Amino acid sequence: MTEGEHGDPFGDEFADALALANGTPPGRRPAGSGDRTPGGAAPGPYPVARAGSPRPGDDPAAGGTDRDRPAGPGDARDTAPARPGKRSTGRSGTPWRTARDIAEHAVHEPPGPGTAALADALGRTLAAPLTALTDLPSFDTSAMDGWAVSGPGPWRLDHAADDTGTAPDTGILAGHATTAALPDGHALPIATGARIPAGATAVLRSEHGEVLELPDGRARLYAPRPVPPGQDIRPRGQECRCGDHLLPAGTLVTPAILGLAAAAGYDELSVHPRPRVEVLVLGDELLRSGLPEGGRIRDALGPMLVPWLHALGAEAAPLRHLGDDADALHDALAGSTADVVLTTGGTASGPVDHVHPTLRRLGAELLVDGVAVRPGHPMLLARLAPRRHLVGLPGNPLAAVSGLLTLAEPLLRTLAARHPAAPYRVPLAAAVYGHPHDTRLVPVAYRDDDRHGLVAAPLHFHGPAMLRGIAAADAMAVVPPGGAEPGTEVELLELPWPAGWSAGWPTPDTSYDPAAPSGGAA
Ligand SMILES: Nc1nc2c(c(=O)[nH]1)N[C@H]1C(S)=C(S)[C@@H](COP(=O)(O)OP(=O)(O)OC[C@H]3O[C@@H](n4cnc5c(N)ncnc54)[C@H](O)[C@@H]3O)O[C@H]1N2
Ligand code: MOO
Repeated sequence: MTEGEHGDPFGDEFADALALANGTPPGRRPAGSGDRTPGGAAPGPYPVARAGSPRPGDDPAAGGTDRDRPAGPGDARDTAPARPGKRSTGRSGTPWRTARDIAEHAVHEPPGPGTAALADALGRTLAAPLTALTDLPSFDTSAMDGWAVSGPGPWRLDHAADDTGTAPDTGILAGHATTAALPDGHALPIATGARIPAGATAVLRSEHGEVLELPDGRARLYAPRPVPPGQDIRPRGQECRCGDHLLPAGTLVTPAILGLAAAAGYDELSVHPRPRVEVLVLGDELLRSGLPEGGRIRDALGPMLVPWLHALGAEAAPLRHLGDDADALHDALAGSTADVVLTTGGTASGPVDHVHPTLRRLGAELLVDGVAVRPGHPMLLARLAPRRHLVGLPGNPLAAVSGLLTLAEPLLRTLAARHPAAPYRVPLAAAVYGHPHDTRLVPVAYRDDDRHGLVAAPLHFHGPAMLRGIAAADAMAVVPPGGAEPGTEVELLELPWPAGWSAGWPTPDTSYDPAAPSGGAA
């Protein structure tokens, strides 16, 4: 990929638009902001804090105001543990990695395992090793359509006398079995998957043999080349023997594993239960359908969170919209039996931000109260009761995604007994500016680059209130304090859908041409 294909994902047009939105004349960016293009990451401290001009792609709430200025000397932001009871002000917070660690270890072990029918085991974790209940294949099997032959050719061609007597002319079919042994010098038609008769030494493929009718009415089968013994026979137990260890406990059940388990004789599996999650969407301003109007906006989190939770292996109760009603929130939390309650919004200190007061009212234990991550720093994790937790996601939609990945994912992973994804790092296709102290999570799309191979292209529209970037993303890049230059390998947080989701799509910042016949760039 060339630089020109994507341009600067944090390009000046965004700076201009957002500078205007923030009341700053466009084009008057602070010193150092001009070298954000590939080859020159913005050096030094967080430019917004320096000059009051937000970075393009963010909105002004992204951290450009006084509340987000870097803390002064002596601030314990990077080392301070969670301080239960202390409200997040935007100036401190549990370090991002520590917060993930706390969430991962908030419960010591997953709930006890149970059994689930195969269809219900998908996405759950094996609680016991998968051990073959049969040999695979369970009998010597023909790998091809053709003839079962005994000894060297030519062969006298027989009709099959199968155990059902239903298909003598078609030979031995899959699912049938022969009763008679095949004598030396004889052959029988056989289908792929059929059981090899006793006495057969090989299978001759249909396209490799020639049948000649003899004057006496009998038929002979000829092969142009000798047929080695065992050819095109899958021997019993080739894949596994009964009792063989196929997969360890702790394996995530995928569609392929359901197939293997069925082949190996399972009707049900020993798996860990899915964590049960309840999602409470807070905010009087939220509409559940139609267009935004009268200062009210659509709920973007409800439709997103439930399927996302499913992808994380959780079971979600029907979504509840509670408005900004403190008593309704209290009653919902007091009455919930879910392993995890996710709230959206209400985590900050506005007049109707009821999450903290309600947690105090319930006597909940705050394990994480604010995280040093952008966006999403007001996120929180609380223990409502032993083994029942609440993750408070900030209301801004990308901040909520950040909270989901930072706190909910590790907690649900432990509850579901899933293993963490293998950490992987990919070079950045372009510079990403950094916060001076906090980690940033930035949506990226995978691209193929001539020099680096797979690269992560940072996406526009990564402001805390925006979902356009994450909707086009393959992953979230973990950008360390201070930012990262092009080519820097950054850790990526996987999204729970296939990597390469966007592969082959037009580059997200490719301009959309509504006049094109397809309705846009193909
Ligand atoms: N004085 C301070 N104010 C704020 C701070 C702060 O540190 N001090 N932090 C800011 C940050 S950062 C964020 S993020 C938000 C978090 O606010 P809340 O969690 O209390 O969320 P709300 O105020 O309810 O909503 C924020 C924003 O998001 C919109 N929203 C809420 N829910 C949804 C939804 N389901 N779908 C779409 N949009 C939603 C809501 O309308 C607001 O615009 O606080 C800052 N303030
Ligand atoms: O602005 Mo907040 O950072 O969206 O979490």
